[in-house]
Amino acid sequence: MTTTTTTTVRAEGLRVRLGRGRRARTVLDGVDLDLGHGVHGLLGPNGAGKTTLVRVLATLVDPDDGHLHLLGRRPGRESDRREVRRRLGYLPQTFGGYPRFSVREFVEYFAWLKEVPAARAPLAVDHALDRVGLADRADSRLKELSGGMVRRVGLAQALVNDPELLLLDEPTAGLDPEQRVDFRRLVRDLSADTTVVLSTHLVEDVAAACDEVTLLDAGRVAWTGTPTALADLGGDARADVSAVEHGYTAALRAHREGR
Ligand SMILES: Nc1ncnc2c1ncn2[C@@H]1O[C@H](COP(=O)(O)OP(=O)(O)OP(=O)(O)O)[C@@H](O)[C@H]1O
Repeated sequence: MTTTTTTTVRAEGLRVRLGRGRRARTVLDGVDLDLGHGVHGLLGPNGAGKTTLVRVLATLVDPDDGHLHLLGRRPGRESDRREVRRRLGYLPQTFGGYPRFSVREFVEYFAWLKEVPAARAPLAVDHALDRVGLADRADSRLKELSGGMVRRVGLAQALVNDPELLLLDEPTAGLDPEQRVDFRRLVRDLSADTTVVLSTHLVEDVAAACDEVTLLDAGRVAWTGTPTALADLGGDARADVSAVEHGYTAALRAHREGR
């Protein structure tokens, strides 16, 4: 049975340590989240913990401490985790190892992994390729595609099961400016009935595509609010790129001074 909740992601006190022995370090240090429909930007400097947090939400990293609910389920429980995986889509920062797959084969493979019923899979694959504008490249091999196209194939696999929770890790990296604009538009369209979590270090992504921002710094939530509120922190009421950039710097500084 599918549980309907307005909150798709609820996390309390998430703590993750990575590495072993003397190299072990706390990468997430008590993260709280409460995310519903819309596009949520995870913004932060290099090493802030964005990728690790997205991997926790994708059920690929188990938190060492804290509580996590995804889609009304607890992914720490094996039975819930399987259901959550069926209902989420994840675009990792990098993926490879499939150069000889055709675009269609790659997306079909993920449809199978996500247990899309076989009878529905061909249509689901066509629909996903259509959404990312790759219907006419379905038979191309991945190794024949440009970097931007490969990212769109990655998005197609993330969409093939019509996810209720869509996790995008640095999705605009490697895209040219026109593709970035198209990509953000697509993300906005998707967010009507999906919770999208978009990790990025580009404030332009946040200003253009996100309803809410969570700013991470050194494994902690430094600030949450709308892009406009972030721009306000920078002393400017417009949510344009430079205003959000100023707000970003101001929020990080305030967080670090308050620590
Ligand atoms: N397996 C690991 N063992 C030890 N430390 C790790 C491991 N994976 C990541 N880290 C460290 O955790 C911190 C957070 O990494 P993470 O990739 O989550 O950050 P990020 O915000 O996505 O960074 P970026 O913007 O550079 O991609 C970094 O300091 C990184 O070096």
